Amino acid sequence: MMAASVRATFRLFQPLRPVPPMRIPLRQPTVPGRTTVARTMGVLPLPFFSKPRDFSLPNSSWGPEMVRLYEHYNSQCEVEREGGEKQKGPWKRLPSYNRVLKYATGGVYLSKLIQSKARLFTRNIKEPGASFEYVLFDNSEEQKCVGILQAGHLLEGPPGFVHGGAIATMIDTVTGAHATLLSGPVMTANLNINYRSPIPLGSTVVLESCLDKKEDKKTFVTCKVTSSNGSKLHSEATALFVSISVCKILDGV
Ligand SMILES: CCCCC/C=C\C/C=C\C/C=C\C/C=C\CCCC(=O)SCCNC(=O)CCNC(=O)[C@H](O)C(C)(C)COP(=O)(O)OP(=O)(O)OC[C@H]1O[C@@H](n2cnc3c(N)ncnc32)[C@H](O)[C@@H]1OP(=O)(O)O
Repeated sequence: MMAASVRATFRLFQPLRPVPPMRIPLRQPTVPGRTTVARTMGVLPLPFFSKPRDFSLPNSSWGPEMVRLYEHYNSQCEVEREGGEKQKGPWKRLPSYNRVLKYATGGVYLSKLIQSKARLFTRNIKEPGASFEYVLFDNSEEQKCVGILQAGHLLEGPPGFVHGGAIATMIDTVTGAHATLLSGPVMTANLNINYRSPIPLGSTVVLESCLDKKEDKKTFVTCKVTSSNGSKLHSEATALFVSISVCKILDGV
């Protein structure tokens, strides 16, 4: 029972795994005064198109740099061949939701209260633009994952700059999603960060996760956080993810 519930939960995290596909054109995002376009994303699993709202689409809080970078990668999610035929591009946008447990069926491992109140840490502030505004894109061919982050006013650490824990959270999010795509279910075993220059609050930065190596259960990735035009290095990190058997962990075996 418990294992079935976790399996159901985990399926929601697996945007690139072979579950029943469905081709759906995305809604046009409504960004007042802007001409942002979310293109047809190609094949994604059914759970992503049921009830949850996707928070990684443009909203009115996104500034010009956030929108520019989103459009840069989004335009490469689908490419047009000669003759006008569309096909999958090198990048894939990863949808993101603010809760997952709600959509898990059955299970006794968490109380109903916790199941109903659980929220993804990076998506739990309702006000658009106040905390983490981000979108992830994956390039499986290049074994790279990119996160574009606009850091809101609730992420302050030193006056006027982003809190180091918030930066670590985003590095963990981008590298964790990347490792999951590369290796299936994983947990962060080690995260090592060098903070090189502070990130101004409200600015947009790019996080680039690259596969370093895979060894049995271990997936090693590196991550760089740079300013939106790439001219300034803010942080660099290495991370180790260890593959887990979700059922084994929750069954306490
Ligand atoms: C309910 C589970 C759900 C899991 C969901 C996971 C991911 C989320 C899904 C989708 C992703 C989407 C978005 C991503 C967003 C955020 C990502 C956040 C991820 C996290 O925020 S996650 C929370 C923080 N994370 C923990 O809370 C981990 C606590 N920890 C443990 O749960 C265990 O510690 C574990 C599982 C890590 C390993 O345990 P284990 O028993 O499976 O493996 P074992 O110990 O045998 O190690 C095997 C080999 O790794 C080497 N090794 C192990 N640890 C090492 C270390 N620290 N440094 C260097 N090497 C290490 C050993 O030396 C050995 O190496 P060798 O084989 O060469 O001997």
